[in-house]
Amino acid sequence: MAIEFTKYHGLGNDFILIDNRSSSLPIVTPEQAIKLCDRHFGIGADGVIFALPGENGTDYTMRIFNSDGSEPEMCGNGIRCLAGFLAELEGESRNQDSYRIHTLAGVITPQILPNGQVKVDMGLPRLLAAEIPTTLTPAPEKVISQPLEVAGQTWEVTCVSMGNPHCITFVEDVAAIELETIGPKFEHHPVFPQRTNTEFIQVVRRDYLKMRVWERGAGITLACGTGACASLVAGVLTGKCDRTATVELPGGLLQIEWSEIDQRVYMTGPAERVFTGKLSQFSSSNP
Ligand SMILES: N[C@@H](CCC[C@H](N)C(=O)O)C(=O)O
Repeated sequence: MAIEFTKYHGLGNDFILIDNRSSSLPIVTPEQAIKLCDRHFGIGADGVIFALPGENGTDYTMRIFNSDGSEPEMCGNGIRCLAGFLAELEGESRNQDSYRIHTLAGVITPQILPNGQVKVDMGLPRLLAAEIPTTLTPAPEKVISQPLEVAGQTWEVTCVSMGNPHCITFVEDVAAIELETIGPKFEHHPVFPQRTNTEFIQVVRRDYLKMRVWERGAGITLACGTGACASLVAGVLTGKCDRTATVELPGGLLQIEWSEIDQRVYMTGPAERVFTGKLSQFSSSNP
């Protein structure tokens, strides 16, 4: 059986998108996803995203496998790409510019703007230790500016869940961080029972942050949407930034707002289609 795919990226955070609307189970296994994401022996991507039928009254369901085959609850750049992919799949019959998407992090709503950018209602940030989850602070406390020993150094970290876990550290200079060495040590630190995404943030101005990220299950990526949202929330909680800011990532810029009105986080950024292809002689997990 041949499986068609479309490659998209959001600021260089790249994904293989698969039309999975005729089945409620992903047609690719986590093991197959690892192979497809391989940049030398596969297509190359940070993850594989499936467009599945909606659940609980939503328009569609998104599931995603990281490049290591693990399944995260949410992906910010990925859901913008999914919105572009769904618009493409619906073609002439498309009668809406926003979609209610069921994810493991709840219902998330991306909206395609007239300029082609996608604005996403990312929902409410979760701040309690048990919601991250982390054992760093006893539940039900929030984890704000807490010391954490990693690689023989004490880091001051703030933890935020956007459905998936994020551990944020504010630093003087993001370029000086040895991400490849320190990233995995944060990801696998015993205080994070479900591992963690790790963001290093340099506050350039109260409305402009520079970010580098080590993603759980994917390593260094050029951008992380949930990470940018979590970092802005961490910046507000620690008094370092405004509720609306531009986040500069190696792959480009995201606009993030933590609304004072509804307390939800909004993310705006691009979703770019790269190419389509066909996986021939591919044995589907769910024929
Ligand atoms: N790149 C994503 C996040 C993808 C999931 C992450 N690796 C995890 O395991 O939580 C984004 O843009 O949010």
